[in-house]
Amino acid sequence: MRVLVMTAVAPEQDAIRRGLGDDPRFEYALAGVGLAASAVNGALALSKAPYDLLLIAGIAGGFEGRAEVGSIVVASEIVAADLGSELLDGFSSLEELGFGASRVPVAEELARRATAALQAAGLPAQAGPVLTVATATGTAATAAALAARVPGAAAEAMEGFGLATAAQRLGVPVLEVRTISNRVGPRDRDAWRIGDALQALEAAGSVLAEVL
Ligand SMILES: O=C(O)c1cccc(C(=O)CC[C@H]2O[C@@H](n3cnc4c(=O)[nH]cnc43)[C@H](O)[C@@H]2O)c1
Repeated sequence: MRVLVMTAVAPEQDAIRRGLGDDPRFEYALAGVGLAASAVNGALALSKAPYDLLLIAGIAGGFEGRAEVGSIVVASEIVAADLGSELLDGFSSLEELGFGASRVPVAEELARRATAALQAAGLPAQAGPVLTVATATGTAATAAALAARVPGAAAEAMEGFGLATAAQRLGVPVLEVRTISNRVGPRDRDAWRIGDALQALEAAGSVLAEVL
């Protein structure tokens, strides 16, 4: 299986690469931060070779009660959670507005096997929707609104939907694996445990190398 591994930034790439090991099946590219950069860079990178899988990896915020700091989330679906229109009393998604899709499916069976293998290895892993947002959540009110909008929301990050949209357009299956550096909610950058999340990403990579 020829796998393109994309992360937003280089420290995430270094971590997942350490885990996946020196294996020619895995190739790497940077997405940049956010939807626009990741969609463009994803399309460019995926166009260079016939890949069997796009593995989106990186750190993320975890929703309270769903994904604790240091744990691993395997996306069950990738949801552009703030793509739509704010209403006076809520939110309309792209689907509800009639403008297209705000969700990209993942390679379901592979996601199931990856979650099971991570758990079997004793790692704190769970499956759930991974949200893509344009603005990292910074208040309890936004965290609650997103959790209500996407039942079971496990994590939020900023690149999944852009990368997955490029992959879907090019017919490449997608897996998104995130490790949790911080809680989704009131912004407290000093509380982010980036080192722990990068270590978890490395550990996840060493298990994923056996699954992919
Ligand atoms: O400062 C560092 O050493 C460092 C190392 C690795 C990654 C970073 C980042 O800041 C990556 C930004 C990236 O992280 C995702 N992320 C993480 N937490 C959240 C969140 O609560 N809400 C949204 N996104 C989050 C996101 O995908 C960013 O691209 C720094």
